[in-house]
Amino acid sequence: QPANSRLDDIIKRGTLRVGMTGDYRPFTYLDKTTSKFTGFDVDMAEALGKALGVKVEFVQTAWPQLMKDFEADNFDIAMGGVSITLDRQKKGMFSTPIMREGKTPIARCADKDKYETIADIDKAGTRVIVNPGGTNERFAKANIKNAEIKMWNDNVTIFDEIAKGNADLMMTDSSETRYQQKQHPGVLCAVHPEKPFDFAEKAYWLQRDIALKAFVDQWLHIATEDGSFKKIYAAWFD
Ligand SMILES: O=C(O)C(=O)Cc1ccccc1
Repeated sequence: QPANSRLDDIIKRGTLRVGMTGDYRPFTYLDKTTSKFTGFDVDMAEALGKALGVKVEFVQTAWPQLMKDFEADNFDIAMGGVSITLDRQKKGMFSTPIMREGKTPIARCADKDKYETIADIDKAGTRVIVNPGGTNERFAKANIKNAEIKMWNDNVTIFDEIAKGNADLMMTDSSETRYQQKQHPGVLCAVHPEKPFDFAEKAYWLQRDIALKAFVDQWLHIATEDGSFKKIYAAWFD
């Protein structure tokens, strides 16, 4: 282990800096009035801080700025529903995966059967709404040639746009379609979330440091085996 590992720095500093967007329920949500983050990955970050014996400082970022903020070393680790991508892997390291995901549609329940396949979706006249900066934008740009792509910057209100009829559907990670279906009962429906169009995994994205990665992986392994991961998961996803 190198003498100056970031793991040592974090412990010496007494603070773990966690980057998150605050716009991706139930992983991370920033309440603008109280300036407090809540969510699955907030609880996970607090548990990681406790395991390290340090305080957790949340640093707000946004999907379009995530890469720049990571490279600027504004945080030690990005949490909050971050997917593994090879572009991100080039700049840092990922923990072992915590969740298996993939893009699936969410649409108004009345239209649910119209959007089973990419071919069903990619038709002139269909309005696909997309939050920019992350894997949703990349997926939409790679797969949508004929349908209209509507960019919507706010991933918190984006689902209301579909509910109101200002867009027809969104393709996003299956865990989010399941969650938002519950937030809009009878209005928005997840389309085959068990059968996503692609494959992705959620993990924690950390600055390049083998000692920090080994710690996070070991902590995740113990949390999985002792049931504490399951408990936090159930509180936000079940
Ligand atoms: O780029 C990522 O890692 C994402 O997960 C992007 C994203 C953001 C908000 C909802 C779904 C996916």
